Amino acid sequence: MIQEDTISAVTTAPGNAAIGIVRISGADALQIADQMFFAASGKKLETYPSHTMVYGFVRDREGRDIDEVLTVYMKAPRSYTAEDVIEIQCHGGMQSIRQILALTYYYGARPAEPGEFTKRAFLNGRIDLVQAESVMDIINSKSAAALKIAVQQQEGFLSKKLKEVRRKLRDVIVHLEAVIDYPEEDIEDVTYYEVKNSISGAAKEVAVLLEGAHTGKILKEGLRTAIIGRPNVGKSSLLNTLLKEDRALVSEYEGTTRDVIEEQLVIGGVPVLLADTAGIHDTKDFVEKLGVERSRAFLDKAELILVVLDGTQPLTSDDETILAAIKGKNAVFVVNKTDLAESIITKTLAERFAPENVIEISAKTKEGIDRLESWLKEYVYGSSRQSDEEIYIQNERQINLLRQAADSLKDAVEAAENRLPYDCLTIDVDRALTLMGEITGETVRDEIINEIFARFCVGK
Ligand SMILES: Nc1nc2c(c(=O)[nH]1)N(C=O)[C@@H](CNc1ccc(C(=O)N[C@@H](CCC(=O)O)C(=O)O)cc1)CN2
Ligand SMILES: Nc1nc2c(ncn2[C@@H]2O[C@H](COP(=O)(O)OP(=O)(O)OP(=O)(O)O)[C@@H](O)[C@H]2O)c(=O)[nH]1
Ligand SMILES: [Mg+2]
Repeated sequence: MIQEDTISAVTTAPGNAAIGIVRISGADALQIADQMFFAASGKKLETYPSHTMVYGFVRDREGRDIDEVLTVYMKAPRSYTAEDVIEIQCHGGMQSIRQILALTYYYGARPAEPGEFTKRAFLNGRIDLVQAESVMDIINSKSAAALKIAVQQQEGFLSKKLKEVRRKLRDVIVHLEAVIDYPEEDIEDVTYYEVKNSISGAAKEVAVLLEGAHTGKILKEGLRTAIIGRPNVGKSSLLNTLLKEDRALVSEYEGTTRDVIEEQLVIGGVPVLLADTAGIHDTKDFVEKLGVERSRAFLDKAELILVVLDGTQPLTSDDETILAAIKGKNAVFVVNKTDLAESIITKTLAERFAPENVIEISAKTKEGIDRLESWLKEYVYGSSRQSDEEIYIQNERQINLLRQAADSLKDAVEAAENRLPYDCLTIDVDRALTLMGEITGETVRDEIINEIFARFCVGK
């Protein structure tokens, strides 16, 4: 499906920079470049091997030099878009880039839409939709771990997995269709048994992918975490210790923190959106009360709560109020100030909650911070799943489709168990196949494709 027109765009960020790149893609790319780029050697671009950098000048319509550049010609189909691609690398000033871009338009290119280069790579079959979406994930990666996942997906790990599962499901359908056409009652038992096993196997692989999605989303977006506790237990001290800087005010007076302080940081490789909040307690002070309301709002919207408690003191009624408020939320109980005295509440907390979720620390001496880091890593990755082969889907669209596919497979397994007619099974399995095909783009509608690429940046 070769696209008709030739497109061009600036692929580098706007603003003054060392180098700027103008990219042209399409059947006319070479002819357009030939009219504006002149190699110092005097030779034409196409006389060089594909992917060679060629030194020369871009000249305007009157033959005046616009800029000294390096140009690369990447011959179809061995290029990013699988079309003829030209990249002109000029000096990174706005004038040079703009004039060169304008010249490409003059000689017949049209402005590329957002994501159109990658869209062409997809439409031309060089990459699938998962790989295309991962391009934006690479650009937007907030942590090394998120980048690693995105690159892994760019390289096709998830696509390969989905392909495998889809092949198995297609085999199931072929099998079912054969027995629908040539029913043999004496092998019915075998058929239901085999088909159920195959579908369950596929469902399990989908379930593993969905488990990884929780990790993937955290690594992509950051784990929304709130530090919650009554006044003076050391919440702000903990924030500062984790940040390794004196970000929040710390004092021996209760109610030091009045407003929520939000910071982004990476803890043990996990990107975290960390909020230090005002101490929650009963107060008459009007402003403090507002702060407490904010703390509660953050408690509600956080995925994870770090409940900070003072290990040198018995649990107070304020502590109890907080412990009640976090019911049903993911929480880790951080017993602080263990440098002062042995904690007198750890045992109680371990009995009331899971002992592995109670961690003794000293925000002051940093003792125990490593345990908090390990806890967090385990929360994000799960205890057994930190291998390099693990696939972590980070993309909301893909996760939604996969969830629906999982539901269909569950229906199919149930249908097999209940020995429903074969074509009921086929319908469920087929639906799962279509949904998974939408993830990779094999069965996706044009509107969805357009929507996806419209979120890209121009030049990508
Ligand atoms: N200058 C430049 N740098 C860049 C890009 C680019 O387009 N231009 N990329 C853009 O995002 C990324 C690299 N991604 C790329 C992916 C595929 C192909 C490509 O030409 N693939 C062909 C040929 C492979 C080969 O020679 O073996 C292919 O897959 O058929 C190029 C870049 C990052 N750096
Ligand atoms: N010895 C010791 N003191 C600590 C530790 N953590 C905090 N503190 C002290 O406890 C007091 C309160 O610390 P903050 O971090 O301001 O407490 P907070 O929970 O943010 O308090 P509010 O903002 O008022 O809710 C300060 O005097 C800190 O120096 C610790 O681990 N050991
Ligand atoms: Mg504070």
